[in-house]
Amino acid sequence: MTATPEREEVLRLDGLVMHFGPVRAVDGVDLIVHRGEVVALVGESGSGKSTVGRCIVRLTEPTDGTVTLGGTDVTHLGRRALRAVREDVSIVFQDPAGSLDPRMLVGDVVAEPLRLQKVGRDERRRRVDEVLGKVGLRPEVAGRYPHELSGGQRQRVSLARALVSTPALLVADEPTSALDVSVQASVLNLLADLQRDLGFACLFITHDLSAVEYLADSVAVMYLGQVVEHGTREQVFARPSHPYTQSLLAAAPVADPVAQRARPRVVLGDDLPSAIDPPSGCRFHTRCPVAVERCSTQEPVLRDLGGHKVACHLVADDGTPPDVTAASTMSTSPLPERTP
Ligand SMILES: Nc1ncnc2c1ncn2[C@@H]1O[C@H](COP(=O)(O)OP(=O)(O)OP(=O)(O)O)[C@@H](O)[C@H]1O
Repeated sequence: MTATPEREEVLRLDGLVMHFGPVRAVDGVDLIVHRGEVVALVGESGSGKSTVGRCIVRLTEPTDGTVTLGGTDVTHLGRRALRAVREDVSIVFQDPAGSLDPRMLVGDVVAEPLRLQKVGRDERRRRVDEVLGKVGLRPEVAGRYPHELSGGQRQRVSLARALVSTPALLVADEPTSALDVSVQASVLNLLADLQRDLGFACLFITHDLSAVEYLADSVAVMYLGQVVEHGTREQVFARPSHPYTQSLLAAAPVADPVAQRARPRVVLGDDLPSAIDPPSGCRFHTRCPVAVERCSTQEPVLRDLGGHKVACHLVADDGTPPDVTAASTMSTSPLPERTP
C-alpha cells in the first residue's frame, strides 16, 4: 500500500503576533515550512519579516500565537529547554561582521553551537573542519579572527556556524544584502548548493526577487505584519494574485525585457503605513489600485485556493486575480529597501 505520506512540518506558525509596545510588527502570521523546503519570505522593509525570523529562533518571545518546531511547541520554552531546540534551527543574519564575535577565533565561533551541546573537543574539531570545507573555506581559516577575513568569507563562517549542528531549519535573514555585489552571487550559490546537499529546510528572508526565483520552492508575501499571499514559486511568479504581490513583481527588475513589459505595471505610491495604527479592513487598501469600499471595512482572510493562498476580497473563488493593470498607469519604481 502506498498512501502518499503527509509532508513533515519542520516549522509551523499559528497566529504569530509580536508587538513592540504599540508597534504591531507581526500581527497574526500562519506559515508552514516542510522538511527540505525553501520558503522565501518577501515584502517591503518594515513588513515584519525579520521579526518573524527572530521569533522562530526565539531571539524574542512572541506576544501571542505559537511557534512549533519539529512538532514541539517552543513558544514559551525556558532557556535550558531552548538549548535543545537550537540544535534544530539556526539563523544567519544580514551583517556577518555584526553577528560574529570579533574576539573569538573562527574555529571557536563555528564550534560554539557544538560546545553548548557538550560535544567533545576532538569531535568538535573534526566537524568544524568538515563544515569549513563545505562552505568553501580552508581549514587554516579556523585559526584567524573574523576581521582578518573578507565580507564574503565572514558570511561563509556564519553559514558554517549555522550548519555545524546540522539543523533541520535554517532561517536566512537577508544573507547577502550587506555583501559586496561581486560576492553576493557566490554566497547565494553556496547557500543553494548546501541546501541541496544537506537538505535542510530554509526560511529565506529577502528583498531580492531574482534570488527568490532561483532558490525558493514557495513564496510567502508579507504586508504590515501579515502574510497576504503564499504559494509555490510557480504559482506566485506566474500568477501573482494579491495586488500587493503584483506590485512587488512589477517593480522588480527581470533579466528579460520582454517579460518585464508583459508584467502588469503597478506602483506602490506612498510609504508603508505605520505599524502602530495599521489601516482598517485590508491593510493594503490605502495603496491598492483596485480597492473597493468593502476593502476598507472588512479584513480579508487568507483563503486557500488550490494550494495558492491569498488574502484579498477581489480574488475570485476560482483564483482569478483582480485586473490591476486597468487601474494603474504609472511607471515602475524599485522595491523600497532600507539601507543598512
Ligand atoms: N525591537 C524592536 N522594538 C520596536 N520596534 C521594532 C523592533 N523590531 C522591529 N520593530 C518594528 O517592527 C516593524 C517590523 O520590523 P522588521 O525588522 O521585522 O521588518 P522587516 O520586514 O524585516 O524589515 P527589513 O527588511 O528592513 O529588515 C518595523 O516597524 C520595526 O520598526
